[in-house]
This record gives sequence, C-alpha cells and structure tokens, in this order.
Amino acid sequence: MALQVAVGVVLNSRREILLTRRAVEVHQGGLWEFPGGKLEPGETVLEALGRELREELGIEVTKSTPLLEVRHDYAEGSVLLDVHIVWAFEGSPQALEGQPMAWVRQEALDDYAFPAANMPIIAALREQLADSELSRSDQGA
Ligand SMILES: Nc1nc2c([nH]c(=O)n2[C@H]2C[C@H](O)[C@@H](COP(=O)(O)OP(=O)(O)OP(=O)(O)O)O2)c(=O)[nH]1
Ligand SMILES: [Mg+2]
Repeated sequence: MALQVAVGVVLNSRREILLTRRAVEVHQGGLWEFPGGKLEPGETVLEALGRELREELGIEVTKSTPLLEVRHDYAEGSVLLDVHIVWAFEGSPQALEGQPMAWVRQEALDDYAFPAANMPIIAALREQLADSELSRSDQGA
C-alpha cells in the first residue's frame, strides 16, 4: 500500500510559494519540498495537513482547496501525495524543525530540485495560479 502523505502548497499574499528543504539523511533528502507529512492512524488528510503545518511551520491553515493526488513509486516504496493549496493561514511561517525555507515565485520553481513525484504538482499548480489570476483580474482585483 502506498504511504499516504498530506502536502500543502502554501501561498502568501504576493502569491509566492513556500518551499522547505528536506534533511540530507532522510528519504529524498536534500531536495526541496512542499511542507507536509505522513498521515497518522485515524487522521483525515485535512487533519494531517493542519497538524504538519502547525508542527513544521507554526501556522494554522484557514483556507485550503484540493489540488491533486499524485501516486509515485520510488524504489523504497510508493507514496500517495494528497496535495492542497493553502490560500490563507494564521501566523507567520517559521522553519520550526531547522529546515531551510524559501518563498519562491512560480516562475522560479524551475531553479529548485524536487523529488520526482513533484513534477505533476508543479504543472497543476501553474495551471491553478494562471486560472486564479484570470478570475482575479475579471473581478478587477
Ligand atoms: N512533505 C512532502 N513529502 C514529499 C514531497 N514529495 C515527495 O515525494 N514526498 C515524499 C517524501 C517522503 O517519502 C514522503 C513524506 O514523508 P516524510 O517522512 O517527510 O513525512 P513526515 O513529515 O511525516 O516525516 P517525519 O515526521 O517522519 O519526520 O513523501 C513533498 O513535496 N512534500
Ligand atoms: Mg514532513
């Protein structure tokens, strides 16, 4: 069975994207990721997302929408990444686990090395951001 992982694409008011870097010694270590982590027994994806972002960044998610689910088979095992865009949150994200952290413009995502499973996430995110920019400009925002 695939390891279920809740993943958050956290956006700030400038539509920059929060990246953190995985510790070198862990699976897919040294690569950049979207914050998140494994579901605990009995937890829903949204509960896990809220808990992981609280633990890793000290923020409370206040608005999120599902983006996509990605299944990827690594040599070490399969993961199912359930990815949500976090449009709003309370608090100011801090790297509470000492991980490097960066706010990155969508155009600059190509400058960061991600795990292989993340390629479809980035494609879907770019589409979603383009759509939401269109609807914002329709509303005169
Ligand atoms: N959080 C996150 N995990 C990802 C991404 N891309 C990707 O392949 N993964 C994989 C790497 C890991 O195999 C798995 C996440 O597991 P993890 O061990 O980091 O989860 P966790 O935060 O609960 O870790 P821990 O409490 O055990 O330290 O998902 C991503 O963008 N974000
Ligand atoms: Mg994690």
